[in-house]
Amino acid sequence: MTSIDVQDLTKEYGIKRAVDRLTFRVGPGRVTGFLGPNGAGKSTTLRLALGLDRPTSGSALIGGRPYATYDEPLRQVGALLDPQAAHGARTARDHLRVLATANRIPARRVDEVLEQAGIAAVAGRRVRTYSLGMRQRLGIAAALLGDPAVVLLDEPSNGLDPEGIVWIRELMRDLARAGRTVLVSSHLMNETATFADHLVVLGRGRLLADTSMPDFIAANSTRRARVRTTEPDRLRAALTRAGHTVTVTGDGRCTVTGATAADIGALAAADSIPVLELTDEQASLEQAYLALTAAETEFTTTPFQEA
Ligand SMILES: Nc1ncnc2c1ncn2[C@@H]1O[C@H](COP(=O)(O)OP(=O)(O)OP(=O)(O)O)[C@@H](O)[C@H]1O
Repeated sequence: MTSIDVQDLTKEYGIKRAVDRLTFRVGPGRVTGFLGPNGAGKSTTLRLALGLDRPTSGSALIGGRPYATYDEPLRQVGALLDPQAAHGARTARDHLRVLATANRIPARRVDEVLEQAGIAAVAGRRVRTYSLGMRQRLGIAAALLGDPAVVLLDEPSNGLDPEGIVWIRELMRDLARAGRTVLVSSHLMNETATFADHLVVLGRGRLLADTSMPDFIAANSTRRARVRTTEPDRLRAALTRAGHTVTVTGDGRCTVTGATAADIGALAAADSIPVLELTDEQASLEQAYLALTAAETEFTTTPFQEA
């Protein structure tokens, strides 16, 4: 079992501190989503972990060692950082063969990963003729080539078609189920919610959260529930007395902020108010993420105003 250990990691580019005393551990057996606004430091952290850049201070170790100290790194760590990395004049099969030879990976793995990534039929074509999605699939095939214990993927669904998005989601879940360590950066919160078990969230180079998905959503959203009753006025009075905020939306339906369905059920029962429907509203990952990162976003848009 292999983990990624980031310890007090700092990276400065001139006066810009891209990563600021970051400490977290990515464990095996689950998919960890790596989130944060543009410029938060995700790619820099991944580059430091892969030895593509040197930290100003601190460390990022994979399996307890710097990536650069592995003789055949693809057998330990598979990474997708830049889908343009493959040489355009080579065919996809040749690109993978070169990587396999350099890492003493059996040649049969080349055909296996081409098949797995869905590009076996175009493996003889030069990479420069590939679409963004095909390059992305080739990058993922390269990451899987050495059957590594640790997989780092930067925006893996970028450019993929809907079938590809389902494929990459299932692939990440399968890798985690098989006990591998999987770290995936993404800007797509609805996507991330479908595959991540755990989240590491950055803002301006610092760690904002390192927690399970359900705990992250619970910690960064307001409790809310919906209820329908035959006596909305009485229920509203009871809930308001208990300190909850109630919005009556008509037809006996109310939205209650600050209360769970269990709280509302107990209050309604105590006052003998009939309840026809009662349910907790689940906040989405996107809502929780936006609430947490609102103050941490370096680049924001202003609403479009018509003249
Ligand atoms: N080579 C570099 N030279 C100077 N500044 C850099 C360099 N690489 C990154 N930065 C700066 O470091 C900060 C973090 O960038 P990074 O690319 O790691 O963020 P990110 O979280 O991956 O962003 P995005 O979501 O937009 O990919 C940014 O302000 C960026 O401009």
